[in-house]
Amino acid sequence: MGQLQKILIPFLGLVLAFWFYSARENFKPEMLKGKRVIVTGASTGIGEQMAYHLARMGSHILITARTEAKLQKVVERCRELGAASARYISGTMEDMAFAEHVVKEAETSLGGLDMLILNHVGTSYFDYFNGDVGHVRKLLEINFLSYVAMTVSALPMLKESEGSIVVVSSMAGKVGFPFTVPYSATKFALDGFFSSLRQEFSIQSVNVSITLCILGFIDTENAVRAAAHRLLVPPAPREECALEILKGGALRRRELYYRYGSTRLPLLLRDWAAELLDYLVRSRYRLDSAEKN
Ligand SMILES: NC(=O)C1=CN([C@@H]2O[C@H](COP(=O)(O)OP(=O)(O)OC[C@H]3O[C@@H](n4cnc5c(N)ncnc54)[C@H](OP(=O)(O)O)[C@@H]3O)[C@@H](O)[C@H]2O)C=CC1
Ligand SMILES: CC(C)CCC[C@@H](C)[C@H]1CC[C@H]2[C@@H]3C(=O)C=C4C[C@@H](O)CC[C@]4(C)[C@H]3CC[C@]12C
Repeated sequence: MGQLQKILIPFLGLVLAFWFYSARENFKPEMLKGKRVIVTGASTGIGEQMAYHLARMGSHILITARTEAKLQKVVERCRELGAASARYISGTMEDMAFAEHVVKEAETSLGGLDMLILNHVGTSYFDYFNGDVGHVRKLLEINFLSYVAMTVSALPMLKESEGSIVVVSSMAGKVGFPFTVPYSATKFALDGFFSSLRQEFSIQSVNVSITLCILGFIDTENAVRAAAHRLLVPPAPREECALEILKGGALRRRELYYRYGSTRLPLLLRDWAAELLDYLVRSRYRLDSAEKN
């Protein structure tokens, strides 16, 4: 019996490991070659890096943000890097008609859409909640409602292509962090909307994947400027983050965690030891310097 167990248990382990890994498809850059992709908020930061990765993979890219001069430069670089095509539209996501217009542009200029990457965020502050209700409303429009509007307009094309929606969210959309009150509200809203919609797609056999991306602190210029001096957490590289988001979308994952150690692992505490997680989060903040401001 002892001998049998010595052989059987490792054997079962091997079978399970093989089954688990073989069931998970690996990412290949060819998966995104020739695909028609919209990336919002692509004039800087993670969105800009996603555009460059997509260009190297040979996708058709449509990018958007407000600042035309920056978008022009990103599009030029995408062409140099090998994009199948690259174009931009500038405008603000405060305006739902503009959000819908971007999707229409994909229809007229690309003839359809394979991936909608919702990544833009409006400017907020990294500080104690100041009670400005108007700001919360505006941020909800930019960070949440425009995502809904674009999804609704893009759905017919995405159903046709059996495509993907990639929603860039944050640890602040899963856990309460200090200094991100309005922002966090918009990111929690995304989880509610898109997780619920995913369930309906499953019931209705709509073959459009929804990937919710849960990111920790990333080294984009805006984030570092706003928050680095108040955090004891080092930011992760935006290039790698951008690639992981694209991999998650291409593989039609339900959620993506980047980086794993600072997102997935702390979240394991959330349901069982919420007070402990809250305490650990606060311990990663430089609260004295925050209070001096
Ligand atoms: N960096 C981080 O630490 C983290 C980031 N994330 C998420 O990653 C995503 C990207 O973040 P990051 O790269 O840091 O952001 P950036 O601040 O670098 O980029 C934001 C983008 O959104 C655009 N944008 C801002 N306001 C508007 C508007 N009103 N209408 C249309 N576009 C607008 C900006 O361009 P322009 O100003 O030209 O309009 C820019 O292209 C966001 O969803 C963010 O929540 C999540 C966790 C951590
Ligand atoms: C202690 C841990 C379990 C992990 C800590 C991770 C913390 C520090 C991470 C998780 C989510 C991050 C915020 C974010 O999502 C987006 C932005 C917008 C940007 O313009 C300004 C910075 C800001 C507020 C990030 C600040 C750092 C946060 C709170």
